[in-house]
Amino acid sequence: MDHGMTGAGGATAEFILSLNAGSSSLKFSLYEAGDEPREIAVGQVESLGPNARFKARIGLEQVEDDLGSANHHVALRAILEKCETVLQGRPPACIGHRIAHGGVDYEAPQLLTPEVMEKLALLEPLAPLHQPHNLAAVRASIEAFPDALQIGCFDTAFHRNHPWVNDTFGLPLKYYDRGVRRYGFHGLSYDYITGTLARIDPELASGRVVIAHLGNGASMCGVLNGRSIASTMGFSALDGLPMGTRCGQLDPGVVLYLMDQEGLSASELTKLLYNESGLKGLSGATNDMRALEASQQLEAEMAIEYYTFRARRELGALAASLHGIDGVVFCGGIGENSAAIRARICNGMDWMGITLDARANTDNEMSIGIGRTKVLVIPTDEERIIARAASRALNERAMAKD
Ligand SMILES: Nc1ncnc2c1ncn2[C@@H]1O[C@H](COP(=O)(O)OP(=O)(O)O)[C@@H](O)[C@H]1O
Ligand SMILES: CC(=O)OP(=O)(O)O
Ligand SMILES: [Mg+2]
Repeated sequence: MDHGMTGAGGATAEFILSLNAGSSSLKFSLYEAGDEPREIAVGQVESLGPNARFKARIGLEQVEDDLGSANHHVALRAILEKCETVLQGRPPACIGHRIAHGGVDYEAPQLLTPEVMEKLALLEPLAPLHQPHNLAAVRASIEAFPDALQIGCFDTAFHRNHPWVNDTFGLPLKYYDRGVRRYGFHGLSYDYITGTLARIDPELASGRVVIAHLGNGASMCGVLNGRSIASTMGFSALDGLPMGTRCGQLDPGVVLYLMDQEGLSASELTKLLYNESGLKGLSGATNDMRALEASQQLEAEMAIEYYTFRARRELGALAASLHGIDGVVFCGGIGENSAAIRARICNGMDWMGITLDARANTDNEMSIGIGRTKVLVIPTDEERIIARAASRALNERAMAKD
């Protein structure tokens, strides 16, 4: 069968597998290694939970499958099985993993040694919807492919050098020194978007841009000349925008009240804030934006109204952090696909130069703004950022052997 693997590397090319465990999905891409890795399969297991679905393009084939009940572990097994048609017994030389939290230590991709894994496990409480799954995927990959390089790429790395005022909370300084900081997440996505922007619109890339990564998890990042200045996400992936099941910005007094007056324990609060809030909590129904948009329920409309209101508010705040704004980029599952949400976020923002071309927006075109502030929709590709790091790691290993 022709799987479209006719690249320069041919049958002897090394494979790279990128794994991106999100809160509602396990995304993957398979590449032939190279300066610019060549994608040969891409897909995801989406809607993890009781009704998970496998959707991928593997070589030239479109593959879809209902998996029934699937967690991240089951999803990884399904991905490896389905990719066997192109791997044909040749294991990937490198598996690159998205790791949500790299803490204060990791600004660059890391070889996932047992020591590094130990440090990353300590950060699990800071990203409970991601880090345990990210690390589980690493362990499962080591088991499946013991000879492959395993490297981790961190969501937090892109933000590591943002200004101190955006790195801190108004707490006694000793907590900052102990790592209680605003880290920011979705860095692989922001890295990909700023890189793409530098290629397609260098002038805008050197200016003041707010990138809105709106997926099941959601954040916005203020970027100046390609570098993170401020992020709506902080210490954990809870802060900022309301998300599929996460609350977003919350007065810490609410947490104290729920503990003191309603007797909620730390684990009950964790469940409430990470799993039962956001779009799901407000609508009382679902975290799936598609379902909310199709719903006739008042609560679904209220959830969308809160979501778009908070996004507009953060857009204004980030523009202030950047001392102005030259462009907005939408990405992530909602940002890339929902014209209605983009329109509602941008509604009334003409004063900031943000005016949408309704037709271009509805048609999901790349450039959808007609005001002085450019508005773009760019499909993000966190897996490619991981694959580039994996390719570099393979090159370094090859050079070390020479
Ligand atoms: N056509 C669409 N319209 C509205 N929302 C969409 C559409 N396609 C996907 N989404 C939403 O995108 C979200 C998932 O985004 P994604 O970036 O894939 O998530 P994750 O955070 O798991 O990586 C879900 O809320 C889903 O409902
Ligand atoms: C950090 C985060 O929220 O990631 P995701 O959007 O993939 O859930
Ligand atoms: Mg994601």
